[in-house]
Amino acid sequence: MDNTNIKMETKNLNLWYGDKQALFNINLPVHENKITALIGPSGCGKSTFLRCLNRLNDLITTVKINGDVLLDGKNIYDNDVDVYDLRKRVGMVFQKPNPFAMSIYDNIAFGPRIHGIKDKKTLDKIVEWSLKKAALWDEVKDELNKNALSLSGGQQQRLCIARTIAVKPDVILMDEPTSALDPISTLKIEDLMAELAKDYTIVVVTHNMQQASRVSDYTGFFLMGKLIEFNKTEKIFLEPSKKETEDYISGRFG
Ligand SMILES: Nc1ncnc2c1ncn2[C@@H]1O[C@H](COP(=O)(O)OP(=O)(O)OP(=O)(O)O)[C@@H](O)[C@H]1O
Repeated sequence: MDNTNIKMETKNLNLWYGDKQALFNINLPVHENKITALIGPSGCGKSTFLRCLNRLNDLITTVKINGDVLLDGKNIYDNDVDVYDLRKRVGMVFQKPNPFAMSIYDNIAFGPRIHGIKDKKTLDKIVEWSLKKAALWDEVKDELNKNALSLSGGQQQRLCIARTIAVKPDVILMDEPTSALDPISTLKIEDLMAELAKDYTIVVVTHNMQQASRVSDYTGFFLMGKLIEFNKTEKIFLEPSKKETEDYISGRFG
């Protein structure tokens, strides 16, 4: 498709919730330092798929998975994979901003502290670097001790992005990161995603097709647990090869 490296890849990935199959044989490449958007109608399995990429579905006892999810060529479902380490490498930003009820500073320092960094100067540097990367530093630098819950929704989401990048992941998963935000905060997050893609690989679930076409390099279209089509974003939006994709992007259903 192009010469970029494949950072993650699923191979024949199937997932069941109890008896109900939610993902069917998904083969999807995630290109390094690119933004991959996952689109499709409600309930088609986008979030389920996203959660497979850092094993968040492990927390649901009824879930059964088969197939491979490769990160740098290694199956993350292998027995020898340390899930904490995996989630440090593949971070997640959720739909609703979910800062911890603690200071802005402590939110960002939380992950690095868990991973053993105690030195105050080092933590200070990480906090500043992460907030700058998340385009929030200028707004909060004088009130790092303020409770994070007092920030606006858009600021909270940028804080969550800062918290995710503070542990220096390779991949950032985003599950409808702007759906709870106003249009201005949404555009700020979209700009930020484009900026972050220079250093990180991003996979974003979105209901918003304008967003997918604005921000992403690649798009996967899901329908009823199947990946109907995957391609460069402009191809999906301008010349989809499947009728279902065309119907969806032209607003005929979903
Ligand atoms: N914890 C769960 N237990 C049982 N079934 C689930 C669970 N989570 C999701 N499902 C089912 O799996 C299917 C896919 O859901 P999923 O949330 O992945 O879809 P989605 O495309 O992300 O939807 P939306 O856009 O509405 O968030 C749906 O039929 C849903 O009901």
